[in-house]
Amino acid sequence: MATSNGSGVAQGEEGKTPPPAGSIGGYESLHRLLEANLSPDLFQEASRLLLGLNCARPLEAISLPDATTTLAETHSFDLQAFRFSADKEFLRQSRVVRVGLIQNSIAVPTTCHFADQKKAIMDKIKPLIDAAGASGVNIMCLQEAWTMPFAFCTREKRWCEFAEPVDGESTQFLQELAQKYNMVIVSPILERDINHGETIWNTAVVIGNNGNIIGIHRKNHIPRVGDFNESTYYMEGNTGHPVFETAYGKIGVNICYGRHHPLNWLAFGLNGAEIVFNPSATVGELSEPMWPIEARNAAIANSYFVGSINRVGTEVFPNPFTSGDGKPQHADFGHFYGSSHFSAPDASCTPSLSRYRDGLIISDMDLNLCRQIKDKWAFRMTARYEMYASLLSEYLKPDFKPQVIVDPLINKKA
Ligand SMILES: NC(=O)NCCC(=O)O
Repeated sequence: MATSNGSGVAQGEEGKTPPPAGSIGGYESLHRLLEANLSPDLFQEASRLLLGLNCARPLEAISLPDATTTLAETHSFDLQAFRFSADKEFLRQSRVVRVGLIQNSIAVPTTCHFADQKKAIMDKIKPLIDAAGASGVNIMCLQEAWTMPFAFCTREKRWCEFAEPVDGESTQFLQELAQKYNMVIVSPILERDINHGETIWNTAVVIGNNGNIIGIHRKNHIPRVGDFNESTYYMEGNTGHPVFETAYGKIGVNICYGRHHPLNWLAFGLNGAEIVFNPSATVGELSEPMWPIEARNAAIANSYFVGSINRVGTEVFPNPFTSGDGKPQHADFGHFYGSSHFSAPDASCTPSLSRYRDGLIISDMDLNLCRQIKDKWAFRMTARYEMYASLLSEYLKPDFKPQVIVDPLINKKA
């Protein structure tokens, strides 16, 4: 990997320093654990099975400018970069875009003044955005509710103070950077909708490469699982499944828990998305086995690229809370396991960023791959949407009866 500053070497072996919290026995990620412990041949085979092949080859790592690698070293964030290729076409030029995902922990304790918390996060991610800018990233996405700790576990309403209007402080901060780097930036925030009674939403603001606000998308599916008490704060979104046609491609944003809903992914695909971002905040115990599967499956099923982002670290809150599961009260959400990565329509995917450090993952992707895969697998043509449309419209009726055919001999003894 040409651009990784993670050594891949386990720390804390032989009773020395303990491994970093959130690491896998000292390793940044499963990929790096395998790389360090398998022979090169076996590692290649394991990678082929885990990451797939792109145009019949292992995914290529790419190198980034010195300005970017220096920022990663100075600010100690994980940095990885890859290239998804597509076949050459006779009648269309390649459509290569460079896309970046940023994952980060909060910057100061949750007991600090709210203004200081927000400012510290902005200061912390600025070098990561600068690193993306220095690498010529065209489209960049941040993590869910990036301006704040993920305080929705607490059910305390005071965290609503972090909500901002769409054109608020964080958007203005990013508009400048979008313009400076000629970059589209997707900014998932807690939104305060001033024109509608100051209601709160979980919203992604899409900022164009000229620094303009192209539009917003509000999270469609609100979790009711574990400590994810988000329904205490905001309602299901009312913006549908917009696809934003940007200077670099058509993008959609499926915010966090929406990734468990295949129809949510489908809807962005039906509206023509070529890249769908999944900015998230999720913890190991709850969802880690699902994480590498759901986004990758969505990329395959919908013939588009997916960029998955998850925050990192353990956020401890001032007052303990309970989860309604009989377990003792606690003051943290658990470990947000990072592991941001890209998935491609041809079933290939990148390795993941660190499980515990801030990080920037960059990938070049030839968007021609989306149509090439549609032509190859014909999922759109074979989808039988009319069959499902009719089932769904029946299902929504109060007198719906599931189509179950009962074995008339079900109770007959053998
Ligand atoms: N932020 C959020 O929706 N998290 C829910 C948990 C999950 O989907 O893994």
